[in-house]
Parts: sequence; structure tokens; C-alpha cells
Amino acid sequence: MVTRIYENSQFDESTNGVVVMVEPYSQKEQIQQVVYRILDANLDRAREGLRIIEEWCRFGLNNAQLALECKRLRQEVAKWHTPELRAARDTPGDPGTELTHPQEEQRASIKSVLQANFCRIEEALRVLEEYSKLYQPNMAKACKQMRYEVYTLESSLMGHQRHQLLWRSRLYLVTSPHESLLNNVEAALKGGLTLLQYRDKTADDSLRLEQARKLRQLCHIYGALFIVNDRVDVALAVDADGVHLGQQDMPIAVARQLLGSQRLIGLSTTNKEEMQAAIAEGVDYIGVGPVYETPTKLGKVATGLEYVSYAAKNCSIPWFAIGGIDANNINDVIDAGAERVAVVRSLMQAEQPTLVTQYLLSQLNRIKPEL
Ligand SMILES: Cc1ncc(COP(=O)(O)OP(=O)(O)O)c(N)n1
Ligand SMILES: Cc1ncsc1CCOP(=O)(O)O
Ligand SMILES: [Mg+2]
Repeated sequence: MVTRIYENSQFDESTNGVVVMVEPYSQKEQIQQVVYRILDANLDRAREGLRIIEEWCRFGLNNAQLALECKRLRQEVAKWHTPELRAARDTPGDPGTELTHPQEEQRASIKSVLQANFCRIEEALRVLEEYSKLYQPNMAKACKQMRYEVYTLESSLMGHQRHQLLWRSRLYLVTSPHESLLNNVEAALKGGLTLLQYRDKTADDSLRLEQARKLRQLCHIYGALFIVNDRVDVALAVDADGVHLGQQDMPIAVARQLLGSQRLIGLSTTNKEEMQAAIAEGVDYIGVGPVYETPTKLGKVATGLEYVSYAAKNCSIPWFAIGGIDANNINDVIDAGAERVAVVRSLMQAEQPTLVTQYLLSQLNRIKPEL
């Protein structure tokens, strides 16, 4: 027998208004109703997710092109939402309306909101693709196509977010091995750090991967960018935001091929020629230095403040003065034209990394409060 008697019943005068079942749904009809409900729910889910992403593109990024793409996809989804599918909706009878995951009740950053909603849209489109094969094969094809378009949108939007945050970042912490690595980094993040590089020249790969994963997670929570030094493979394995390479490391073109256009690539430079070559090769930012001699990079000749001044006048991409910079000399580096600096010891050896981060940022923000 059937479970949903009233769906297929009629008012019968001969029984004084008592509703009676005249003809049960056939099993085929019941399955059709279930498929319609699944399609209805997932069409809604996909549209809601797209609307959430669209609002950020429009109001958060002021990016008309990305907002328009969301709107186009939303309208494409809506086209398939026919009255027939809407009529199958049965919200009171849906046990799923009560189910939420604790993570859905709190999000750490805009990035997590966007990522959660991209997942939701992609999942919904995958469900639509599968179930609409039982309904209209054309719809299944359209949903598959839309899913790929959403992947492309995700990659452009996440890439855009990364670049925006890179341009806004003024202080860059490059780590050194430390017994309280995570605590130290977290303290700096609490002070407002938005860009972190994991650098460990001696750890074995299993430790490197473990630490990189934890640091990435931490950066994710604080909405900061996470870069891996030297190793493109580790950056990809932990889904980092990018990699930092030196002049002797993998060629930029190869790294770009492996990392794609949306992840960040930074390159160390010590002179004008290296700077111009780096820009021509399409890196996203450069390191400028070592400004001062430093035990962190023993044997590397200091470039001095002259190269900082040259970068200030000639560099068209974000650049970070690095090497021997601390709370005592940061104003000399700023006076030479630096708007962004990278440090190792100043933060990794600080007793109070939160306070030092705040101090360094306050000095950097003095020049141009809005980057
Ligand atoms: C921001 C930044 N600038 C420069 C470097 C140095 O990179 P590299 O020359 O490859 O030397 P190592 O860091 O690998 O010893 C950097 N890591 N970060
Ligand atoms: C990795 C690197 N590349 C150029 S200088 C430098 C080290 C900077 O370290 P510190 O801030 O401790 O002087
Ligand atoms: Mg290197």
C-alpha cells in the first residue's frame, strides 16, 4: 500500500465529507514524486548558494563581472525550476530541514563562507545532474555544464580574493623552526598578520607536511594567506595559497604550470635585473633584499637601502623588503620607500609576537593607511 494517501484522494459527498483514498499512487508515480522533490530542493540549494556568492562579488568586491556571472548561473538554474517540480515540495514532511552541522552555525571568515557555499552549489548541481537523468536528460546535461562553470567561477573568485589580500598585506612573517611554532604564528595572526610563509630548510618531508597542514589550517581560520617556501609539491599537497621561490629554485614558468594562474608565486630578488625579469615572468610579488646582513641568511651580501629606494620607484607589483628588519630600523626602511616588509627573527624570536606585529603594522600603516 501507499504511505501518502492524501496526495491522491478526493472529496466524496456520499461519505459526508470524509476524505477517502480512491486510487493509490502507483510505485512509479511515488518514485517520480520523490525525484521531483529532490530536484526541487537542490534547485533551491544551488540558487541560494549562488546568491550568497553573488552578494560578496557585488558588495564586497565591487566586481560587476563576477557578480554578473553569478546572476547568469542563477537564472540558468531557475529556468529548470518548473511549476511541476515546485508542486512536489513537502517542507513539513522533510526530515532534512532540522539537520544542521555545527560548522554551519559559525564561519571563521569570508573565505570559509565562500568555500562552504561553493561546495553546496557544486554538490547540489551534482545531485541535479544524477536525478534529472530520470526526469529530463537535457537538464542533466545542463547541470553538468553549470557545475563546470561554477568550478571556473570558484577558481577566479578565490584567485581574486588571494590577490586582493596580497596587495593589502604589509607585513609578511617568514617562519623559522621553533618549538612553539603554531602558538607563535597564532600570536602574530592575532596581532593582525595577513601573510605567512612556512620556511624550514632542514625538516624531513613528513614533518614539513604536517606543519604545513597545521599552519594552513590556522591561516584559514584567521583569513590569512599561506605560502610555502621552496616547495611547489608541498604547497599543492596542503592546498596553500602559493609558493615562494629563490633565484636557484624551479623556473617560474614551470611553477606556474604546476600551480595554475590562481595561486601566488613570489620570487627573491637582490638587484634591478632580477626585479625586471621577475615582473616579466609574471610573478605575483617579490622579496627585495637582504636589506641588512642577517644571521638568518648567512653569507648573503646585503643590498642596502638603495635597492629598496629603487624598488619604491620602479616596482609595479607588491614587493617586500626583507633581511635584518626589526622594530628599531623599520622606519629607516619605510623612509627609503618600503610599504611592505617581511621578517623572520623579529617575530619568531619575539617574547610577545602579538605586540610586535601590532607595532610593525602600526609603523607601516602610518604612511598610506589604505593600501
Ligand atoms: C619574502 C621572501 N623573500 C626572500 C626569501 C628568500 O628566498 P630564497 O632566496 O629562496 O632563500 P631561502 O628562503 O629559500 O633560504 C624568502 N624566503 N621570502
Ligand atoms: C629568507 C631571507 N631572504 C633574504 S633575507 C632573509 C632572512 C630574513 O630574516 P631576518 O628577518 O631574521 O633577518
Ligand atoms: Mg628558496
